[in-house]
Amino acid sequence: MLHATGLVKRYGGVTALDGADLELRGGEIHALVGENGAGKSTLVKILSGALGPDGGEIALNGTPTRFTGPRDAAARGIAMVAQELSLFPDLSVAENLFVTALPRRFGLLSPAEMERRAAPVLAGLGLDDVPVHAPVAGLNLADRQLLEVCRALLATPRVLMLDEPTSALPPAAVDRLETVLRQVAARGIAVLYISHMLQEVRRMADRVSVLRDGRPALRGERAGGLSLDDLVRAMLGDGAPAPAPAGATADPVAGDPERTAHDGAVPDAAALTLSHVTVPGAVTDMSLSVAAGEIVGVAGLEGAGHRAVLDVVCGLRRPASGRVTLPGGGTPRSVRDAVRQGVAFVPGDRKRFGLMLDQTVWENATAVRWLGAARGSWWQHRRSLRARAQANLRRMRFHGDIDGRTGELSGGNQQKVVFAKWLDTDPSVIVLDDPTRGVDVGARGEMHDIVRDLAATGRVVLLASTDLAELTELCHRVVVFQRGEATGELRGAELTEQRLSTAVNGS
Ligand SMILES: Nc1ncnc2c1ncn2[C@@H]1O[C@H](COP(=O)(O)OP(=O)(O)OP(=O)(O)O)[C@@H](O)[C@H]1O
Repeated sequence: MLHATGLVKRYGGVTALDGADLELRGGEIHALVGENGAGKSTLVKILSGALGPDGGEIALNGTPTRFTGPRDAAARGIAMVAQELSLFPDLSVAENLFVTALPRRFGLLSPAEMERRAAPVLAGLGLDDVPVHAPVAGLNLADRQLLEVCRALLATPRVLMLDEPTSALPPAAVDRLETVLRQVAARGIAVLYISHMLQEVRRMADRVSVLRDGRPALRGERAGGLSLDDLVRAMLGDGAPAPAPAGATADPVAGDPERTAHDGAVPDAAALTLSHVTVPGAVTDMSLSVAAGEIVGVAGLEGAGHRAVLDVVCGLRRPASGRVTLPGGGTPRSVRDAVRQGVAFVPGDRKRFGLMLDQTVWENATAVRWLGAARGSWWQHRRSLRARAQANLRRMRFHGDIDGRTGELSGGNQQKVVFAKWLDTDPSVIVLDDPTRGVDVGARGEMHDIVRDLAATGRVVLLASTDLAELTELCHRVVVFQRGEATGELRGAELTEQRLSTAVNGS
């Protein structure tokens, strides 16, 4: 249906695509994978008319084609769900869904018509509870992501492309999306989606293509015939170490009850305590003690209260009652105050907790430390900061230019910068919220090693993740939340993805 051959794209001196091929067929789900910066987003941006190629051919149903822009591609049946969400926060859910084709009756908007058309698609994605006339700004990241998919589906496309649609989704929403994509493909539509979740790719996709450094490393292979190892090797190249991929249980800590149960924690050395903490509407009478050296996970469905634990430790929210005590004995009174007391916060939602996209990579990677820069030795300070940023980023397999603009990085590479920025603060408490969202399998393994090292040197680590595999791989124990209360804890041999999923879903 849509066939690209030999695509070339350069951004100034950077060659993002260097002869990329892709063939999408109606009725199939095709996954596109590759390391951060391999050129995946660039390829789908070209196929959806958002970027013009510097070379190569695109054919739509056998006819050579050149899209003049996204509207042209959309008019010819290409729908795209981009990595960076494009919803208008102040418009309502319904208005966002029809923003390019608002249904009108006698020249007026017809909210009833919008609602009638959107309802079945919203229901299919499990969004039936979302208030359609409320502004999108109030929705969580997962719902916003699904809303983008809903909008694309309402355009009744022939080709549907999604750039990392599952990276912010909890498992239940991934399942719903999978069902919807299967139905879409069954109608003869060609589906392409980009993901770093290799287990999910093998489960969901009919075919897989791999890009490496802008070139094809696998071209539309049948997913059923590929092992995880095959995929990792294709992504990273021969001879590359094969780190534990997302969703795999190859991690040495996972499945080793001895190590999981006893590693890290120094008995009786509670470094972080929450004592009878209540945040109205989020969490009630919550007590938790985390020892120096422990990696403790918090898990739950959206709104279960686990994220409020992160918020009070980072100073994003103040408890109405109860007390949070940091390793130094203080209480976080604001974000700035928490940072000053050694709390680092790595969010997965990099758009909200932003990077300075116009600044260089190394400036972002040292942004927190900059705040404390000594004025006298400015140049020397600058040189040493740049060197630190380089070392931290190299460890995460960052291959880009640290003097380049951060806004020009691929999404996953931006996430590495967020991680490096907080690493650089030499924190005593590290709060991670979906820290490897959008990060490739190689860098994900490195980031996990860094987190383990931080714990092994006496830091306290608190982790929330929509990726249950990440929680089971990294944590010594995971506290499960339901309706604002801690309802259980899994550790050691009990800490498996299956049990966690059961506990989180409340059965
Ligand atoms: N606007 C831009 N200006 C300059 N370079 C860019 C721009 N957009 C992307 N690049 C570069 O092109 C290369 C490919 O980026 P792209 O976003 O396509 O990667 P990706 O495979 O989608 O990565 P990720 O998995 O992190 O999303 C990277 O080296 C990136 O830094």
